Amino acid sequence: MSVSDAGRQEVADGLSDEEFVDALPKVELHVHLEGSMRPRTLLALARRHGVDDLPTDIEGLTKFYEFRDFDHFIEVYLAAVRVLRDADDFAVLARETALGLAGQGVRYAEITFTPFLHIQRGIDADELFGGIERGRLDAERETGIQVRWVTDIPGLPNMNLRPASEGTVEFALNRRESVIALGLGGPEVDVPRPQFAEAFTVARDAGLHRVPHAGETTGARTIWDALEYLHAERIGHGIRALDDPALVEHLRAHHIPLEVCPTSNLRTGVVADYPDHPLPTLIELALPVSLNSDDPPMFGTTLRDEYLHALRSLGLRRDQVVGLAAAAVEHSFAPAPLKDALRAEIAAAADRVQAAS
Ligand SMILES: O=c1[nH]cnc2c1ncn2[C@@H]1O[C@H](CO)[C@@H](O)[C@H]1O
Repeated sequence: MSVSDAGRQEVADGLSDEEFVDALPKVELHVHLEGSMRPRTLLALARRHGVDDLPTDIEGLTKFYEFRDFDHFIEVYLAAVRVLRDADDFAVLARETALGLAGQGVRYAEITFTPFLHIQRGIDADELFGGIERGRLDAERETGIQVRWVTDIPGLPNMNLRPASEGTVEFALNRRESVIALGLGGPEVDVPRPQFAEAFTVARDAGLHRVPHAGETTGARTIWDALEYLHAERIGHGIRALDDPALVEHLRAHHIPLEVCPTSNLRTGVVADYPDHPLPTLIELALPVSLNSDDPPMFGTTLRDEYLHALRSLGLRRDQVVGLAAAAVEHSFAPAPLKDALRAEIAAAADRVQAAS
């Protein structure tokens, strides 16, 4: 369907796209905690902690978040996380992130954070985790949103990756009360995946889920590696799967979901524009996909905006968008009773939306 068809559908339904999206209960599976920092919070923390090499107003920050390419994005990301110093900072970050999601109708979120980046800067692991747990539980009390954590290994080419891997796994294994999965982030170029095999095998054997990034900036080979060496159960991004029909078939047959983040791909320059984004093709090929926001304030987006873009910029039909919301529930690692409740809630919302047409 073209964008103008989507516009006509809006009139026929009697529900605007915004009303439709807002009525949909949502699950977020691919969002970074540090990359969710509100611009105002970043500015305040930079001031409080005397980090004086970052922009000092919203306008400057907006410019700072214009990325030349993926590597530039990572550079900016690493500069921004330095404003996080103590337990209170992490508590504020976690609470604001979860409340922001809850305000968009998100009931359950698996949020990724990168403990090793902070531990390496001298922040105590318990202080960091105590902070984000406080934020998580405050947000849950205030809104009912359920959050679980994914800890990702920062796969940076200039980092000693053995301590980064071991430190991340150890952090996760000691905090199973709310950490449910191991991830792997950062650049794919020049960071071969097999070197992380041991960390992911330890995670698997201990019962942690595995959700590495792969196929965001490099091709199908990296996704195959994530499956073969990292025991991936879901793939972060994975949009380059389309390079290889055998991989498409494998992902479909083994039901390996992709966590797709369209605006992120545009803003890091791995996809040129919305009409070039592969999400509609992935859906047509019946691959399991969900819709996610990645680093929303850095990319000038929100999960709500991603759902609106799915309709307006990617030309998906409303039933397909309901399908994306339902898929995120299925692909999540939420406990079975919560999954059942979310399935029922999405089905009821889909009925209401239909009744309004
Ligand atoms: O879209 C993304 N792809 C890869 N890594 C990302 C993305 N967004 C945030 N990070 C973060 O970049 C850091 C450096 O390795 C990691 O902390 C990772 O979580």
